[in-house]
Parts: sequence; C-alpha cells; structure tokens
Amino acid sequence: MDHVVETTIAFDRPACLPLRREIHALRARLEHVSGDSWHCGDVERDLRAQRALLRTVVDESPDLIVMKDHEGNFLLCNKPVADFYGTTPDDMVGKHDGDYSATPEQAEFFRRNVIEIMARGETVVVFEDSTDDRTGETRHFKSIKKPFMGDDGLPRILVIAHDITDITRAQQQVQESERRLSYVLNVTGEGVWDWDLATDRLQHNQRWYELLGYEKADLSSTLADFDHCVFDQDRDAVKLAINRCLQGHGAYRHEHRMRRKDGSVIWVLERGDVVERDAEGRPLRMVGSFSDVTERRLAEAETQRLAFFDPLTGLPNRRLMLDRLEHAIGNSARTSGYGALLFIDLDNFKDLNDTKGHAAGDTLLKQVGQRLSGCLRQADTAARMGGDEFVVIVENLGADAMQAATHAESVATMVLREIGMPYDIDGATCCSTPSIGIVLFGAPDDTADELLKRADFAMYQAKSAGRNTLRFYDPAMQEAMLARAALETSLRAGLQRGEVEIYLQPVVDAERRVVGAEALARWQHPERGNVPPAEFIPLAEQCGLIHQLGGHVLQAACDQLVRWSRSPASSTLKISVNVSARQFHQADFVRQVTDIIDRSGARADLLKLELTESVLLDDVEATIVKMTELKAHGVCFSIDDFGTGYSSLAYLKRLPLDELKIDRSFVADVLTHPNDATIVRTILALAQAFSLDVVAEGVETEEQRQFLMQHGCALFQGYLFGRPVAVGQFELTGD
Ligand SMILES: Nc1nc2c(ncn2[C@@H]2O[C@H](COP(=O)(O)OP(=O)(O)OP(=O)(O)O)[C@@H](O)[C@H]2O)c(=O)[nH]1
Repeated sequence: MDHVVETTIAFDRPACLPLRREIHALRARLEHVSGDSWHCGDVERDLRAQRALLRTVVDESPDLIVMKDHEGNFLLCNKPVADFYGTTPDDMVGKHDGDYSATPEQAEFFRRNVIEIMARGETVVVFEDSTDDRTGETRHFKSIKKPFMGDDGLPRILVIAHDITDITRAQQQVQESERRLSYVLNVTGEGVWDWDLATDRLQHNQRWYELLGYEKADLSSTLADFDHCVFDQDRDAVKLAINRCLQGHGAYRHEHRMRRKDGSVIWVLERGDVVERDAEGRPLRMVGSFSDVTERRLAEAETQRLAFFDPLTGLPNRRLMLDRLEHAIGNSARTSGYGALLFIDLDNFKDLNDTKGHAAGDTLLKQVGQRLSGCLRQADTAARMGGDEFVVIVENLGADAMQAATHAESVATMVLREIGMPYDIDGATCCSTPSIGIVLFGAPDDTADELLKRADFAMYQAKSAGRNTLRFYDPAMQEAMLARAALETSLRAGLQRGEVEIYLQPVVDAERRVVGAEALARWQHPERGNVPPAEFIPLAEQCGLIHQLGGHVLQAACDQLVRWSRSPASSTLKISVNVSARQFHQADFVRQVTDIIDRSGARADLLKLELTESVLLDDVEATIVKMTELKAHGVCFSIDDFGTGYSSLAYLKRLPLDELKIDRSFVADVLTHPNDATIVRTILALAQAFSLDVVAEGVETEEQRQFLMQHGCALFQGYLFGRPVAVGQFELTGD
C-alpha cells in the first residue's frame, strides 16, 4: 500500500454541532432576526430538503466522499465510493474498507491512517492509492482528511478523495518522455539549451555543461554566460545567426568555436530555432543544441593542409602557389602596380643528398623554407614547388618598373644572403646556395604558367652564370627561350629522323699512325644545316634529351668499332666518346652503356669514355662506383680537358683512369706562354707517374707537336692530323 504525501492543513472548525442542537440554534437565530416564531415542523422540512440537496450534491460529486467514525467505519459514503467498491451507499454504512477492499493491506492502511489523523485532530492531505474493485486497477487519489467531533463526543472524519489517476499518468508519461529525450540527447552527445527571452534565463542539459567542462554552479545561466563561452573571433557571427533566427528567418545552423572552462577551444555545430512567439510575432522562447565537431574540423583542416601545403616545409605547395599567383596577377592588373615572381633553385643540392643522405637533404629544405619565410612581408608568399625548387611571390611593388625591379632585386639579394648562411644539419655545418630567376608581372595578359616559365628560364641563366646569383628575365631572354623551345622540338624530331650522326677526328701516335678517333656528335638540321655541338648538347641536357642523344652517339661509336673490327688494319682502333655530367649521373648509365656494347658486339676495351673534371667532382663516391663497374666490363676512361678544373691528385689515384687529355687551351699557347708550357710538362709528368696515357688536344702546328713529343707526349689530336669527318670519310693515316 502506497501513500505518497501527507500535508497538514490548519483545523478551522473544532467540531460540527449535532443536528438537533443545530436546528434549535438556527430557529432561535431566525426568530431573533425576524421577530416571528418558527414552527419545528417547518424547520425540519427545510432541513430535510437541505439534507436531500446535500445528499444529491455529495452523490453527484466526482470525488469520493466518506465520513467515518472513530474506528474507521463508514458513517456516510457517496455514490462514487459505492461504485468504486461495487455496492450502494446505504450498504456501506456501518462497514469498513476491509469489507470491500480487494487488498487487506490497503484497508488496514485506510483504517490506521484515519484513526491517526483523528487522534491528531488536524486536517491533512494524503496522496494514496486504492484498487478499483470493478476493474482491479490501481487508482491514485489526493485525499483531504478532515477530523471533527461527533454529537456523541467521539471523533469522526470526513474524507474527500479526488481521483488524480489521469493527471498522475499524464505526468508520469511526460516524465518518461523527458527521461527518454534526455537519454537520447546524451547518447547523441548533444548539449541542449532552452532560452526564455522574457527572463533571459537559459536552461541546459547535463551534456551541455560536460561539453564545455563546467559545473552547473559555475554559470549563471544567462545569455551573457553563453556569450562568454563563445570564442572571441566567432562571437559576432554567432550573434548574427541567432538574431536572424529571432527575426523570423527560420532555424539556424552554425559552426563556431567555444572556449571550455580549462581554456581549450572546441568546434561546435550549433542549431537553434524559436519555438514560441507572442501574438505580435515577438520571440518568447528559443531552443537549440550543439555537438562537438572538433575532430571533424581537425580532419578537414588536415585534409586542407595536405591538399595545399607542402608536408615537409609547411609552405604552400605548387597548387596553392598557382592560386595565389593568379590572384596576385589579377591584383596587379587592377591596380596597375607591379609584382615579382622569384624562382629559386638550390645549387648542387643533389650532392648533399648523395653525401649526407636524403634525411639531411630534408632537414636543409625545411630550414630553407623557414629562412625564406623570414625574408618576406606578410602579404608575400613563399612556396615549395617540389624538390629543391621554391617560389616567392612579392606583391605591391608600385607602378614604376625600375623601382619594382630594384625592390625585387633587394628581396632576392636578401634571399641569397639568408639561404647562403651555414646550416646546422644534425650537428654538422654545411652550406647551400640558391640560384634565383626573377620576373616582374603586371601586364593584363600575364599568365601564371608563362611567368613561371620565364622565372625558371631566368633562374637557369643564374645557374649558367656560375650559380649563387640572381638573374632577371628580360625580352632578349624571351627570344632565346622561344628559340630554345623551337630548337628542342626540332632536336627531338631530328633524333628520331636520324639527323644526328657522329663525326670522327683521328688520334695519332708519334709516327702519325692513326690509333683511334674521338666521336663527335653532329646535327644536320634540314634548314639550319650543321648545328654546332656547343649549341645542341647543353640543350639536350636541359630538356632531358641527353639520355637519348648520348645513347645514340654511343651506339654509333660501337657500330663503328664493329665495322673496324672486320679489317686487320683497323681492328685495334679505339673510339672515345664524350659523356656529359647529366648523362653520366643518370641512375641507369652503366646499364645503358653495357647494353649498347653487348648488343652491338663491340670490344669494350676499344671504347673510351671521356669524362670532364666536373663529372668527377660532382659526386666522387658515386662516380668511382660507376667507373669501376664499367671498367670491370672492359671500358676505358679518359679525363677530358685535364688541367682546367680542380682535380685533386687524391682522386686521380682512386679513379680507374687510362688516359688524360691535355686541354687545347694549353696546347695553343704552349710555345708562347711559359705557364702553359709548365702546365703541359706537369701533366705529362703526372701521367707518367700514374702510368696513364696522355693525348694532347688541339694540336695545329708541327712545332707544338715537337714540343709535346720532347716532353713525353705520345698521342695527338688536332687539325694538324685531321679535322672531324663523317664516318665514311675517315682515313687511317693522320696527315
Ligand atoms: N632530400 C630531398 N631531396 C629531394 C626531394 N625532392 C627532390 N629531391 C632531390 O633534389 C635533387 C634536385 O637536384 P637538381 O636541382 O636537379 O640538381 P642540383 O644538384 O640541385 O643541381 P643544380 O640545380 O643544377 O645546381 C635531386 O637529387 C632530387 O632527388 C626531397 O623531398 N627531399
């Protein structure tokens, strides 16, 4: 048996007067007031009428009304009570709840409860349950229990029980759905708020506080507190979204940042809408929720970063740079002001990678990125294009081209200086320099693509000028660039059409007997005629055709060796082939050479590869490995233009060399300049000490030959013995 709440109400009348005394008192009062005398019969009739009325009222009341005596027996019951117990009001008089109640516990509770209340003599309100005998269902009641004194001087009690079952159930349903809603919201992780605009009070669910790391008591639950939690920079946008919603633009949905109690910042997706307005449409109540979307935002930011930034240096990547460049071009055209594009390529970066490892190269690139950023103003952009290439966009250089160029130059000079400072790479100091190409922009028809090409071209000029320097792109360069592009296209086609062939220049011994030849590439251009190697070989190197060209020359040389091998007079002749730095440093160079030798059937020991000193110095260790592999195959090596570089004698000892070639510049002045004579003598002595052959290049006079012979030179090449000629015209005598 449940009884829920008991409320005490002040007892306003100590007891009811007994009926007969009441009649007498009433009659006396009426006679006193009216001056008439009343007959007892009239009064009784009236009273009976009143009692009948009262009975009707009591029976018709939807509430359950009973009067009980001091032992809890019924003195009076109304119809609803009798219906409840499945009997009649008259039948109930003199009986008690136990005679009807389905559950003895309930009956006992009712009995004890009224006896206690009568003993206390105070009216109480009791929330209690009772079982409906007709249906067996439990009903809830709010009962007012009012004790009073009977005629006989014994206590009695009047009970008026109001059936609150429907309200209780409705309340329970509301509580249940609220509980479920809060469960669902907690599961979805939503922080919920409910804003009463009239009072400016905000109510939040527990999750709301949890998401922001607050305790309920920390906040005053006003809009000001919510405002305080919104991230400073986002506050205006949040207010705008809420205001638009208040003004009737519909529900809002907004992502912004919130600051948690501990100071950390989270991203939230907030949704809200006005749910109540007054008759004039003024908002009264707004509800909303937010969820923590920090992880998604971070993931999006990371995706964005990967798409637009170089992961190694953190600088904008090529894609973002192109976008910024296009903007900068647009701005320049609009404002008629110049901007500048700097194309920066590190010098000999490959060496660092090769000698210190890729990780060291990465460390350097990172530091270069930092230094570049340090050279720029806020509005400028430094980006990494890839590899060791960077780009800088400098904007707002004014309308004067000269001044713009001067400014761009000063930025580039600063970059040269900063990047040229020593680096600390894993505790070791190392140096790196850049070559920089600069192009100004500002013309309406400038395009990002074209500007990059021009800056790249100017950068290449800086490389050609010795590196660690800057060069401006100018229209003359443009001409050269166009010409170069045209030449590149026709060289590509020419190689396919077989326009490149080899010429042979004889190498003779002291008796002028031809002992071999140097193979020199010649390009017979259909319109331009004979294009000099100095023009098309560097071009082939720049545009990546050197692999194809080098292979073509090697193939022709090996084919020639095979042809010579068929005649005893020529079967021992050697052919030397020039190998450029880029060609030699290609990863598959060794395989390329050995494949050609093997395929052609030429004798490897009759093929001599001429390397320049710069090839040897580029990456000594890798060079030694490649040369040794080829040497093991039988291939011979010669150092071209020996003496013009800075070869260390230590390297000479380590390299598997067969021959040195004295550069034509020394030979030309050997009779007139004592220094050149000394150099020539030294080279010859050195070669002798290392047991190397020596070929003197560019011998044009008999006197030169005599001098060289006197100092031990045994092999010669030059116009004195023969110019380079087509393969078919090559003769075996050196006159
Ligand atoms: N460590 C590192 N090296 C890279 C990366 N990307 C490209 N490289 C290397 O960067 C080098 C670029 O060399 P190049 O610019 O062609 O040549 P260089 O040695 O700098 O010579 P010049 O430019 O002619 O002065 C190559 O060896 C690439 O393998 C990278 O992300 N990290």
